[in-house]
Amino acid sequence: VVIKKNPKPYPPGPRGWPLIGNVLDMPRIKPWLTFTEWGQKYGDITHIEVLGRHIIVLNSVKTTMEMLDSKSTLYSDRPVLPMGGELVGWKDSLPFLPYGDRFRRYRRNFHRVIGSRAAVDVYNETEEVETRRFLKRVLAKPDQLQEHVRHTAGAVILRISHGYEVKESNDPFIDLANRAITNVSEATAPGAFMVDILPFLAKVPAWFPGAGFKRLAREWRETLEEMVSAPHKFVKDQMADGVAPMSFTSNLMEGCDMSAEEDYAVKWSAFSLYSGGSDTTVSAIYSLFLAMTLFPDVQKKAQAEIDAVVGPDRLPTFADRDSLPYIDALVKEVLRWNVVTPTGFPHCVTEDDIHDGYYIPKGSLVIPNVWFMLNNPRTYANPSQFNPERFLAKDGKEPEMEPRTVCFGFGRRICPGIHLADASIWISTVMSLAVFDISKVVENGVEITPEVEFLPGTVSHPKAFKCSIKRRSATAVGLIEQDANY
Ligand code: HEM
Repeated sequence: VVIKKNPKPYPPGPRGWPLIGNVLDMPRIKPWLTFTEWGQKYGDITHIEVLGRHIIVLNSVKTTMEMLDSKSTLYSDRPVLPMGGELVGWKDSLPFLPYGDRFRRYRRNFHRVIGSRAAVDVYNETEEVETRRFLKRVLAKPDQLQEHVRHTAGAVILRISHGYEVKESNDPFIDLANRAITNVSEATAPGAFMVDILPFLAKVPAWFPGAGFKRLAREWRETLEEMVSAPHKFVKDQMADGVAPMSFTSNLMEGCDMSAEEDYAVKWSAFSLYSGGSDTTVSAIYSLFLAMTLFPDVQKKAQAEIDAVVGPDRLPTFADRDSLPYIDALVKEVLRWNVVTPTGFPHCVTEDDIHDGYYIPKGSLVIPNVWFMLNNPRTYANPSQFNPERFLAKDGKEPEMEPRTVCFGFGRRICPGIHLADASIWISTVMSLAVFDISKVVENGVEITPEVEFLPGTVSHPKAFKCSIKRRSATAVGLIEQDANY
């Protein structure tokens, strides 16, 4: 037996127990706060070991860039998830896809269709139309804000991914997608399934006592496969009839004689727009409403800018974007204040590495503590304060770090939907503030102040809150309802 000696020490970290390592140290509630404490105690790179798996937590922008970006050939894999990835099948969607040829093919697809601001401009009209529908829904039923945000995010993505226009309620694809997405968070929750800890259980036959997870996996797999295939077939049928509107899928299929592998890649890339883009965008837009409820002065400034630039007679459009610097700063502050992915998406290391004199073994999971990077008091003055002005140059003072440097991830895995996300959040912000006043609700004469609480999860959402949403004026209602086609 050859016992391999570590070439260098592991990075520092909390000391584990024999056999189980740091299993008890692994935080389950707001892990980003525990990771921040580790950073303060042990430095920018922390190491723990949980049941034989090495986990590296990064707490600075500099180190994260040096590892995940500059050494991206080593640091771009994803962990294998026996339940959610293998058995249910999520490993074929881009956020979970292992590094390799198929990964590069999907990324090329994304790059071609939504890889730049100019490419995404093609979908501006879709964004505007769908956001106007959002305003209408909010006006009609303001107390169902969260549902409207979710429905609209799904509608925007399905229009762009498949040229599919969703129904106002009970849409089959939205229902299917919501089921698939709910299943994935259950299937990938750490520690929820024994098979994730003991992967050999995947080989146990489904009838075996205790193998109920296999039946569950089969059921979830069917939902997922239907969600991936049904919209794809919808586009193919439309293309055959010559009536397919432009979309991510039709754009990639147009005039191509596709191999089975290419067809598969288009189908799963298109679905990856939904899996990567719906829940994340929902979290950001919902937290915009939370911020506006809590910080009326910011809201007033934003509205004053819109009123001065756009005026009362029309809704803002993407054409106004460059003339609205305060709104731009507000969107940045939303992305910083509610960190949508507080602990990023984990990257996996494909080869042994030595970094800053520390040994990073092959297979390690690397977790960037994005939350701390966006709340580090050395980078952001009073980080807990919601203050868009930190992003505007003033009196010779440089703006603070652009949150997009870190909030969309790193290296070859950086969010490929960044321009689309940006467009969706921007247009929702500017159109909503043009026509609505958002404030605290008053119940029995008492003003209710929502708690600022972000729930745990890879994608973190603000805890559900109440707010009052009222039209700003009669003209505003006219604008929302202006066009019968919308
Ligand atoms: C507020 C909105 C969004 C945020 C904060 C966000 C953030 C992220 C982050 C942090 C990652 C992981 C990057 C890494 O591994 O280092 C990611 C990956 C991804 N995002 Fe986004 N995202 C958003 C919106 C979108 C949208 C609108 C789409 C698609 C239309 C999208 C599609 C994806 C996909 C497919 C991946 C996986 C990429 C890969 O693994 O190679 N995201 N996103």
